Amino acid sequence: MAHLDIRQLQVGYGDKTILHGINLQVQKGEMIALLGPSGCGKTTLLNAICGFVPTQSGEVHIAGHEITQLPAERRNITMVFQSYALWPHMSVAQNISYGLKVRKIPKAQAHKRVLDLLSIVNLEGFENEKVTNLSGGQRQRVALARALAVEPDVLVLDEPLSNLDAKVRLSVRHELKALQKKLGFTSLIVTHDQEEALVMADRVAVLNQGRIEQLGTPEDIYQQPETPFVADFMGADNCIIYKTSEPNVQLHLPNRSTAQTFALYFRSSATQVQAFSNSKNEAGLTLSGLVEQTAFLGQQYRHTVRSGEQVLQADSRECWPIASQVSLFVPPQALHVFDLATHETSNAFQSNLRG
Ligand SMILES: Nc1ncnc2c1ncn2[C@@H]1O[C@H](COP(=O)(O)OP(=O)(O)OP(=O)(O)O)[C@@H](O)[C@H]1O
Repeated sequence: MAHLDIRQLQVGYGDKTILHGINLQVQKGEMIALLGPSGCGKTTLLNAICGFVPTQSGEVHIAGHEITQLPAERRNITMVFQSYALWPHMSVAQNISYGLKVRKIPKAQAHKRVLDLLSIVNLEGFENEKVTNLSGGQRQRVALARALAVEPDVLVLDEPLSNLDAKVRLSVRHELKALQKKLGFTSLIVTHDQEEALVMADRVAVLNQGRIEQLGTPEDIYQQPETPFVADFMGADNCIIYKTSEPNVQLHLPNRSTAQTFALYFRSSATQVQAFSNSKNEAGLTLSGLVEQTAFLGQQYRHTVRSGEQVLQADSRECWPIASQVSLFVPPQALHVFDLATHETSNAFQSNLRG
């Protein structure tokens, strides 16, 4: 049985429905990341689970008990916000023990719990510090300790690392992941950062316009996107519509379907730039084109290549000069192929192609 079980959840504001029949089962100790473009309903889903917005229909269960109609304060769910939401006039210890005080936990017991949590989040000795004296990373660790203090059934994190600078963000995300594995809390995390979702989550749910478009392990979502939307959202930013009659495009795929028109999605990092040649590659996609622009990215150069009507991006360690004629090659395992005639999701189709 799932620890957090969301069934056919429909949520909206006024007459407008934002979430359309969300089904999501989160196992105990699992972390699920919600990914999706701005406005797709990620925060609304967290708010609905917490009881901050009413549901139009559907059910939420935790450990077998239905909580759909329970007020927020009677749900044992805590939220960590992007803005930390700490009390600025309180010390670190007062912030962490706030929820324990509300629950009338004896002082000595609460104090011990605060010290334990400070040790867990690597802030020993900070109990009397004012939170306004702490760095962003330290404040977020206090916010996490405060959320964990009440031993929530589910922890929800809404963009918890967004306010941190890039370097601190990397270290805090590893700390958070390690903590989640060690303490085994069940959590849902919203992030804009795909890499963050892939690194931290056990499974990732990609949302599009209030629906879960794909739910899977980070590897599944990245390597086997089931829809063009997921492929594009997960960074396969090159898309070409391929027709069998295309003159400057060759597509050779094992176990190819009979479809005549495909949408092909692929990453610029998986696209090899080669000297122009008419020879046929064994398998994969080959296009010819003209380099229109180059940009230095540090490890490699990104090339903007025009091939007929299509403009594609391809990365290479070598910088190919502007106006050079090149061949672009994408191996079959790096292609996400969608049959436009049948709108067949690519999963079965791709595994078929990949033999
Ligand atoms: N309180 C509200 N009243 C009315 N509409 C709202 C309210 N909160 C959010 N919405 C609308 O609901 C939709 C989903 O918003 P939500 O904040 O859940 O998206 P999100 O995926 O979290 O976006 P972002 O990544 O930008 O935070 C948006 O169209 C938004 O305008």
